[in-house]
Amino acid sequence: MPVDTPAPQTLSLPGSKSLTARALFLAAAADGVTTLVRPLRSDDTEGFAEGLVRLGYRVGRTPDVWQVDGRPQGPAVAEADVYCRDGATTARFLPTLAAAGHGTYRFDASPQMRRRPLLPLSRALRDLGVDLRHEEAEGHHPLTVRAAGVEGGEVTLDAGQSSQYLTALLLLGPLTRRGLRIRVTDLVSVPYVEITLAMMRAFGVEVAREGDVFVVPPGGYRATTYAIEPDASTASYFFAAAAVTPGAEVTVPGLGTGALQGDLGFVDVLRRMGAEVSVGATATTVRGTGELRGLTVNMRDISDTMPTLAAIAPFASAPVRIEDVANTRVKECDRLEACAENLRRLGVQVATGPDWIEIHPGVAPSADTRITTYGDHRIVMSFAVTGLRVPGISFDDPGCVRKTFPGFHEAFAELRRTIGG
Ligand SMILES: O=C(O)C1=C[C@@H](OP(=O)(O)O)[C@@H](O)[C@H](O)C1
Ligand SMILES: C=C(OP(=O)(O)O)C(=O)O
Repeated sequence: MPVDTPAPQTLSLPGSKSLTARALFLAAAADGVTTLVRPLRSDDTEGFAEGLVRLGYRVGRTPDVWQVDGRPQGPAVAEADVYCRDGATTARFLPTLAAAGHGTYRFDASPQMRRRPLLPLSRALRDLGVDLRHEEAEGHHPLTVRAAGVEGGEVTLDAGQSSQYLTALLLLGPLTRRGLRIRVTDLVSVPYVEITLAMMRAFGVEVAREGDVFVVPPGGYRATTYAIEPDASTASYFFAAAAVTPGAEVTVPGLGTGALQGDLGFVDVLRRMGAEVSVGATATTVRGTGELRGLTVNMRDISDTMPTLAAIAPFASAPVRIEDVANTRVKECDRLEACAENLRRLGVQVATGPDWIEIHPGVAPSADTRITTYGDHRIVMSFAVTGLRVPGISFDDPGCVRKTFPGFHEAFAELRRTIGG
């Protein structure tokens, strides 16, 4: 424990990317005007909103409140060219929304997003009668949807690579004429599907479960006013910062026991490692105790926080093994290899397998270490936490945090000033 215990910090963090993307889809599809309170303003969500505008939706944006005029009949234009930037939610949800309308809609994305897959979703949409064509590589952007509405019925989906395929189909269900029965053969990131179901409920739609089948009724969505929670994946960097700093205490209001986001479960990992954690009704607090134990943890449900854990793992007293995270290889970059490569640069002993990473205690950094980010916001934000304990860390592309948190570096520097490091 340092002589001067740092003052407890209460942080106001930006809104959830996942909730903002879903809220924009639901608002666009609903009957009436929806008001979103405290949406995330970042490259992903601005890109989603711009995409809606290209499809002819009216989206009014002030800093804290966005309003969307819903169009249950689909896009207001017969043709559109939409650029989805780096956002997988944008690139997978918007073509699905467009499929329910009438017109010809082309979707492209950044080189990073072009590399990421969506074939299982494309196949499911085609099975439902949607004319969807990939222009270059099968299962990748760019793609064109020639939309003529969706009749609905039963479809089978493998969501073992990304739950976003299932979320897209669930969101589409109420816009089809007969509703959807989605039979799911495999599924990762289950808590994101729970977010989808809870938010559909807030917009007036109840999805039923019959074993592996999700039953989505037709009938459309009802507009509402929806407040977006702070982003729990973003919070993981600040909680991890507290966990690696003896005596530091970080509280994030707006993320409590009723939070929708599974990534808040990252604090349970920190608790198992030795941090003091309290999840209250309306806020979560993590306090660094000076103890950080190693562990083996399955992160299939919360894989966006895998890099956060990997980046603090060398400070644990025993190895940290993270399992069941194969799909982190098809995110903004191959996150298992990016984490391993950057940890090795810091002198850490690391091994990886198809779906796991094992990190040994101890760092042996040279004077300065430049982290290779691969344009991945989470690599930057995670290794910024490592930087609390290892001097001289810099990034080849620090600005890529704009994807989910443009103000990250300022917010993290402020925390660093107050907790030390
Ligand atoms: O639905 C969502 O909002 C998300 C689902 C997760 O993706 P996968 O289902 O591909 O793991 C997560 O990694 C991503 O950041 C956001
Ligand atoms: C994987 C991520 O984003 P997405 O899949 O929404 O692009 C992420 O934010 O870590």
